[in-house]
Amino acid sequence: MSAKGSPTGKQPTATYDSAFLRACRREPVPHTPVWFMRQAGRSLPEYRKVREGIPMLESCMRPELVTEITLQPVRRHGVDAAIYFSDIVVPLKAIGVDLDIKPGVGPVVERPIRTRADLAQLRDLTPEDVSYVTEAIGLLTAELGETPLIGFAGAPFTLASYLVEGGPSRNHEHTKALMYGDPELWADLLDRLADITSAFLKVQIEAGASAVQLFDSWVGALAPADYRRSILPASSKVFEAVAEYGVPRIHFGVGTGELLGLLGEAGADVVGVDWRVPLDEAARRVGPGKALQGNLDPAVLFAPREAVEAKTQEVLDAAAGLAGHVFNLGHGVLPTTEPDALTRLVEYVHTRTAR
Ligand SMILES: Cc1c2[nH]c(c1CCC(=O)O)Cc1[nH]c(c(CCC(=O)O)c1C)Cc1[nH]c(c(CCC(=O)O)c1C)Cc1[nH]c(c(C)c1CCC(=O)O)C2
Repeated sequence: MSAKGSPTGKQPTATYDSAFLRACRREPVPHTPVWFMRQAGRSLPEYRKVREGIPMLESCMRPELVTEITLQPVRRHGVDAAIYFSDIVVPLKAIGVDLDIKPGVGPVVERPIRTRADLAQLRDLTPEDVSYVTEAIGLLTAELGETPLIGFAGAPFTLASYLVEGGPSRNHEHTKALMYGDPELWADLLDRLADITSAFLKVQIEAGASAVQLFDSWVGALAPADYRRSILPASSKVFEAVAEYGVPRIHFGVGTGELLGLLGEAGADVVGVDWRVPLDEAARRVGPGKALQGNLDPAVLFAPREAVEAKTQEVLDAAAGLAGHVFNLGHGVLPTTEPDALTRLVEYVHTRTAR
């Protein structure tokens, strides 16, 4: 395997030495690197234009379109990393799960998974199922030059939540009913999702992704003891499965203040933090040896420029003592965010942290 944490292989040396990858490895950086979750998407007029009339899932399967959309925020904002344009449900769609992404709603699953028989909907993912991903990443890495590409996948719990609920959910009641009511079926479901997720991340790394992020967006709905018992084994399996490549592994969830230590323990190199816990406190909770990513509240970008700068400076001050900090929002860019506010934010962080 070529990319095993060495500056050679698929990854050009300049990419390996980029501020983003150096920060993930907790090495000294020329400036704090910045990227934004959901940096590609509805906040950008150029995104809305190229997506016109093309359903979300279809857009994820067109390599040229994926390449263009992924590059848009890199060109416009000068962020330090690109994130592959896709969605967490793409690998599920690719193995034949009957689902769609409804505009303004999110992923909707035709036949929710609630019994052992329903598990038959989930077969293993092969690289051929997602050949468009390999193709798109080939195009992308050629265009990106030294800017690293982040691959991603949904974590077993967050994927299970969509599959069991049948769509977005506030309380995750069916998901928790299954988790508490049939621990064996639950473990089998998460294990199967861990294998699908691992295979999907491997495809992206093999194609040239320089880092991966596992999105466990909704896992903050769980208490630590339940996380440890019912989620951690599956998420650990995913991190373990991609360990051999040596690319940084980022782990992120929303509302995970009480879970930060466990998110690291699951096997992440970088722990993503939402805006509810300051980064110095997050570092104490995560413990030594891990980089942190975050954590400006995405809603702050709707405030006047001076307020954005003051809140950004608070994040930078809290991160000042950390060996590895990747600046990001505490969750995804909100669709009505003013794009210029994001460009200014990148400039501010770069300027203020230039070493
Ligand atoms: C929970 C989750 C989903 N998808 C994703 C997550 C984890 C990240 C998070 O916590 O936000 C991951 C995701 N989805 C998308 C990306 C793009 C890459 C990037 O960050 O720039 C990423 C990283 C594109 C998308 N995924 C989706 C859109 C919007 C659809 C569109 O533009 O038409 C985009 C750009 C659809 C989607 N897909 C999902 C939701 C909640 C939605 C939004 C529904 C809506 O408000 O319309 C499920």
